[in-house]
Amino acid sequence: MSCSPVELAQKNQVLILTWQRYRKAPSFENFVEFAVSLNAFTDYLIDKSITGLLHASKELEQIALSLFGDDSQHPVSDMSMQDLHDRVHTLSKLVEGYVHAADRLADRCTDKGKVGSRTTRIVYFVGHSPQRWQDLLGQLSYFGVKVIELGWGDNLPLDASPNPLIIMDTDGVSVEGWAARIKALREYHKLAQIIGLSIPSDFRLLQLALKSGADWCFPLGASLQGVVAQILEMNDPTDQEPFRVLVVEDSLTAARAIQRALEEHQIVTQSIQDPLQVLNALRQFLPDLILMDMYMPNCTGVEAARVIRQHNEFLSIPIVYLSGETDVALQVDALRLGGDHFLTKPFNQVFLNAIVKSKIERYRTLRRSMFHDSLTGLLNHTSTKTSLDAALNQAQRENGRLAVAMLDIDHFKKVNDTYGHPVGDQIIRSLAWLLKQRLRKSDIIGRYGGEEFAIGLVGADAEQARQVLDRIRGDFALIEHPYRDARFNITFSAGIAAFPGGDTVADLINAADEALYTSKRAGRNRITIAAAIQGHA
Ligand SMILES: Nc1nc2c(ncn2[C@@H]2O[C@H](COP(=O)(O)OP(=O)(O)OP(=O)(O)O)[C@@H](O)[C@H]2O)c(=O)[nH]1
Repeated sequence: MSCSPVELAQKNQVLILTWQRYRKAPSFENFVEFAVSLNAFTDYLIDKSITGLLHASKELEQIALSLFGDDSQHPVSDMSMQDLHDRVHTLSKLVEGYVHAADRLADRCTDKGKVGSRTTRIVYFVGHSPQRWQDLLGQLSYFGVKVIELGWGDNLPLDASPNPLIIMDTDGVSVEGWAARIKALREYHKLAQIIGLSIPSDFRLLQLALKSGADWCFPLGASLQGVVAQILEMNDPTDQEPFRVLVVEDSLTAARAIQRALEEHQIVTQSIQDPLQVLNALRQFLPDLILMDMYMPNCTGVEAARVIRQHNEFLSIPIVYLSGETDVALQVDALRLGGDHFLTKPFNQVFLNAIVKSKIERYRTLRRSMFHDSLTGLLNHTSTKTSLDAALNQAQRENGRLAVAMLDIDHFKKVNDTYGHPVGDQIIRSLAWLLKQRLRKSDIIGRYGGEEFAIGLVGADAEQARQVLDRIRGDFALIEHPYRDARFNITFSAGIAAFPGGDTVADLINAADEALYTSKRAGRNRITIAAAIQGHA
């Protein structure tokens, strides 16, 4: 999460201003402006995973959208006006609370910038029997999460973070009891993230838990690792690159209006008037989606879409047509010929944004699955190599440094043979989490093969990399992996090579691999710097 309280406050200010404008002059146009800024604000909270604020913002958004209507429905009734006003006020108070926590949040963020730095997050556990969850609490501690146990009715300490993560075990409590407790926690800690444990897997009860204010629920008997994964994910939402949209539209005025609408939602745009330029623009701008006018002088939108789909690299990029056309048969035809959606002009800005974002999210998920490993979410073999190539090129251009490490879990065959493949998979995931938690965002972490990982530490020399990885090695060896009633420990070995020293990624990987095998031969659970690199240094 890139924490920017200043940015959050600015966005909230825009929302308040558009609301005040509507209150002064309650026209339909001013309501559209307010709804658009509210929608942009909600999207921002989703992007940054600011769950607590999101509840209030989404609720307000739902009410505003239900009052959208048209010219004839504005101004809204006095009662709706007052309700909206109160909600905008409540939301801005919550944002203030969040912004006041700026220092603590900023500390968390800057920490990530240091080589091998770690973050610590406090989690509150509310429940009758924390001893039942000792494995969960123990596992979390290995990943930089400190757990504070509270009794069922206890309040959070006064110095608790304004956006605490609360895990609540509902086992042994009546439905009314846990629903009321979730409600009370949500009421007092509007910015909290709340996870409910032992919630029966029943539609009505899940609905009740979510409605009462839980963000996530796990049923009785949920796998420990699933819960750990969810908590770690809520702790570290990944930063997203801004969405990019190419607008193909012959009318400059129409293109500008679309670009303005999208840019309000932090979407980066570029427009071209001539569809014959579309292939060049796709290669240079690398958009996530194309908004295509249906009727242009030299070529129709459908013809342009067909040309685009002739190219393998653009086969899956979403294309959304924009047109005044209301002929359903023609729209169906256009979609069949390579489009993903059809928006008719004049379009509702909130709807345009929602369509564009949902299409891009699906497209990005698809691309992520092409470049990432499904077990760990880390880069896969091919994209690890591509990323290392790019990092090495940059280090060579800028006289920088790059350390490459190969890691391999020790005696992994024995783990599989003794505890079974699923437990083996879980060990691979644990190491992936630990690496993600300890290394910087700019570092490259890939699953190179079965139980082998390749890492690129950008800006680090071999010795710095050794120190960082040695701390991770020591901590990984301490993790107690639960198996039935017992626990066991696992280690890994690593080898490191660095630039300057090796001049191609293949050289660096080979040298790091040789050093890894030196570690293995020397008894495992250790890290070796490649001899050639030592010589070079
Ligand atoms: N559970 C699980 N096992 C895997 C996966 N990929 C590879 N393996 C197993 O990892 C084991 C690797 O074993 P080896 O290469 O012989 O080495 P090792 O037992 O780790 O011993 P050393 O590396 O010498 O310490 C094999 O049994 C593979 O089947 C995976 O995705 N999940």
